Amino acid sequence: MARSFNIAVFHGDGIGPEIMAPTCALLAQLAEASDSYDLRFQDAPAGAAHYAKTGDSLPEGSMNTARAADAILLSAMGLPSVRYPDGTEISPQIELRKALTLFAGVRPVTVRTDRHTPLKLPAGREIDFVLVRESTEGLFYTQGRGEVTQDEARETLLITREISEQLFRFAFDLARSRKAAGRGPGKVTCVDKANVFRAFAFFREIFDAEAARNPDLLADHAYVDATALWMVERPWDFDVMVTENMFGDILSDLGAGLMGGLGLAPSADIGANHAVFQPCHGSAPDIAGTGVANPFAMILSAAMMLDWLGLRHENAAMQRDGARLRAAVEDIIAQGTDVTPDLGGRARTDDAAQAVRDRLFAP
Ligand SMILES: NC(=O)c1ccc[n+]([C@@H]2O[C@H](COP(=O)([O-])OP(=O)(O)OC[C@H]3O[C@@H](n4cnc5c(N)ncnc54)[C@H](O)[C@@H]3O)[C@@H](O)[C@H]2O)c1
Ligand SMILES: CC(C)[C@H](C(=O)O)[C@@H](O)C(=O)O
Ligand SMILES: [Mg+2]
Repeated sequence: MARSFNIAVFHGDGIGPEIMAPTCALLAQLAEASDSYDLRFQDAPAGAAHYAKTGDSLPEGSMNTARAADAILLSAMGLPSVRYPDGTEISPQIELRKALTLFAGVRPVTVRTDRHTPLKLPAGREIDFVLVRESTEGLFYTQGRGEVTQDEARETLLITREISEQLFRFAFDLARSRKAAGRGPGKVTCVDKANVFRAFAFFREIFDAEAARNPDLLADHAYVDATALWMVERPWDFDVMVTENMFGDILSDLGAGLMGGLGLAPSADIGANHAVFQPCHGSAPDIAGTGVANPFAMILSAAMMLDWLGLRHENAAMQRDGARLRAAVEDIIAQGTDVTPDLGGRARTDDAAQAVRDRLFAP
C-alpha cells in the first residue's frame, strides 16, 4: 500500500508561487504514477506579502503545519519593499531554520556541461561538490536582534560545540555516501577564518576531532577568502565543504554563479527531524509576474526532497523518482533548448516545466 507523506508548502513572494505551482504539479504526477507513495500538499501562508496584509510574516498555523509535515517545500520569501519596523526584511526562512534546528544547509554545485558555466572547463572535467552551510547560528545568531545605537552597531557570531559536532558529523557522512556512489574521493574541507578569529579556531578544533573519528575519509582546511579564489580556479578539487552560516550564504551564490546562475541552484536545510527544501535564490522582484522565472532550482530542490524522504523512509521508488527528476532537468540544461531567458533561452516557466514533464512521462 502507498505510504502517504504530508508536504507543507510555502508558496512565498515574487516569483515564488510561479515556480512552486509547476513543481508541485510535477511531484503530484510522479506520486500519482507510483504505487508506493502518495503526497499531500498543505499550504502554509507566510512571507512578505502575507506580512503586508496581516502584520504576521510566519503565522503560528503555518509553523504548526511545517512542524507536523514530513517535509517542507519553500520557494523564495522576502521583498525589498516590505520590512519589519527595525528596517530588516521579512525572512521567515531564517526563523524556520532556527525553530526546527535545521543546522545543515546543503547546497550542491554541479556542472556537467560547459554550456552555462562562465568557466572554461578543461576537457573531461566536471564540477561536482556540495557546500554544507551551518544554518542556525554563526553570524546570523543575532539576526533581527542586533544592537544599534547612534554611534555603533553590534551583532554576535556564535559557534557552539553542540551544533558544530552535528554539522561536521553530517558533512563526513555525506562525504562517505558520495564516495560510495563514486562521486568524490571522500574529502571534507573545513572553510573558516581561523587565522584571525578565535571562534573559527574553535570551529576548526571541533572539525579536527570529528575528522579523527572518520579515518576512512580525507579532511583538510581552507580559509574562506582563498576558498572563493579556488572555487573559480579549480572547483573540481572540492568534494564536501563545510562552513559557517554567513560564509556559506556568500559562497553558495558563488557556487550558483559557477553553474550558470541562481536559477539552477537548489538547496536543503536539514535537521535531525525536519527539512526544508528551497532554491538558493530570492523572490526576483525584477522579473516577477512576467512568466519567465526559471523553475529548475525549485524543481531540483524538490528532487532533493524525494531523495531525503526516500532515504529516511526506505522508499526506493521515491529515491528513484528524485534521481529521474534531476536527470530530466540536467538533460534540458545540457541540451540548452527549453531554457528560460536567464540561461539564454526563450522558454517561459511553464514551457521549461513542460519539458521536464515530457522527459519524465514520454510514452
Ligand atoms: N531563499 C530565499 O527565500 C531568498 C534568497 C535570497 C534573497 N531573498 C529575498 O529576495 C528578494 C530579492 O533579492 P535579490 O534580488 O537580492 O536576489 P534574487 O535571488 O531574488 O535575484 C537576483 C537576480 O537573480 C535573478 N533570479 C533569481 N532567481 C531566478 C530564477 N529562478 N529565474 C530567473 N532569474 C532569477 C533575478 O531576476 C535577479 O536578477 C529580497 O527581498 C531578498 O531578501 C530570498
Ligand atoms: C533571504 C535570506 C534570508 C537567505 C539567507 O540569508 O539565508 C538567502 O540569502 C539564502 O541563501 O537562503
Ligand atoms: Mg543567500
